[in-house]
Amino acid sequence: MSGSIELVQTTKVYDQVSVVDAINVKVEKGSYCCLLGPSGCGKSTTLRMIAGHEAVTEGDILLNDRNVTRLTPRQRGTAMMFQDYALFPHMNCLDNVSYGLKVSGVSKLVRYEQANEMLSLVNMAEHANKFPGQLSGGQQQRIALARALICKPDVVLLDEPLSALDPFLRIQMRKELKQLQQKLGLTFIHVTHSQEEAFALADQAIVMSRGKIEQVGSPRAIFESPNTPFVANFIGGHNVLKASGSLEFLSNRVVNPDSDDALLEANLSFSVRADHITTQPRSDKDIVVKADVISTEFQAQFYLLECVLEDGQSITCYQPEESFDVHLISSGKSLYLYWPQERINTFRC
Ligand SMILES: Nc1ncnc2c1ncn2[C@@H]1O[C@H](COP(=O)(O)OP(=O)(O)OP(=O)(O)O)[C@@H](O)[C@H]1O
Repeated sequence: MSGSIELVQTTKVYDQVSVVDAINVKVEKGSYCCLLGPSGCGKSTTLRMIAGHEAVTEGDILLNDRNVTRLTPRQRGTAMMFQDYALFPHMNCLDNVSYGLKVSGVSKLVRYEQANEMLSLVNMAEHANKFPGQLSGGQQQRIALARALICKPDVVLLDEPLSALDPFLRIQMRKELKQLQQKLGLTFIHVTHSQEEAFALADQAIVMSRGKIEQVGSPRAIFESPNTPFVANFIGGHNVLKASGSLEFLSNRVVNPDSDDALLEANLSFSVRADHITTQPRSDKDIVVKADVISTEFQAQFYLLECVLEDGQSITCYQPEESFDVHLISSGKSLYLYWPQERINTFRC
């Protein structure tokens, strides 16, 4: 069975500091949720509180609307997969995977039968008798996952599960994680500091900073319209600019007539995606601003241009590879940058 998780004013205080500060969020059952944020923002502490490995200082944790805040990890219906996999080195794969059933008193025959099923599920059946030291990083991860799944959890909690793998394997394994989650229909909550990983996997991403939630939504919704300057900077691909100096002419402009809060106030920040800025106008209604090129970087399908406005604000944009002309665009040259007014994102918080 799959489970929903709800955090209600959930708080963790260490040494009088709230490292998780009264957060409220609901993760729907059967969804793939990624907890995303920079190092030290409180993601692992949040995950450990959901798992029951860390006591909650204040607030509650609900699993399928049942308050599990004071229950032990085994009473909750969650299973955790650790960053270093935490496999027992002296046990073979079959014993590692069946360990959770052994401590629950399940007979050897039954637990081996179920462990073999789990090993087949993660494509590791032929490695049942091997020890962790004889496995690759990706194989160890599959065993750790099988071990987490064997107790039929409602929610699977994964703490940086891909961080020990090389970049190629990381991409391979993240596909496998997603496929498995979809096949089993379980709720997965996955901690990562990688925006790329979260965006590739998540139905719902939760962006955290300094113990608080900055934004919750689908990766696409977050990328389309980041709520705060922090989110825009952290997810990348966005310019955070001020409607002052070189962009003073934008202040007090209504940037999106369909929205009430879309007046661009003087001196306040806004964001515009790097891929929405061009070096050629697409319409005579485009915003236009003069900039100096600081550097250009070839990134296969496009060039990344780093520029500076006359007032010193930095701005980046992508130039399609086929239209990049090194004689016109190189460091030290001046050019005009354009973007449609409706592409301006005003921050909600
Ligand atoms: N046992 C502890 N005692 C005191 N402070 C702690 C303890 N565990 C974590 N912290 C602090 O709580 C804050 C949040 O830590 P946490 O591990 O949740 O962050 P994180 O976002 O998962 O970071 P990372 O990506 O580096 O693992 C950090 O400032 C950390 O130093």
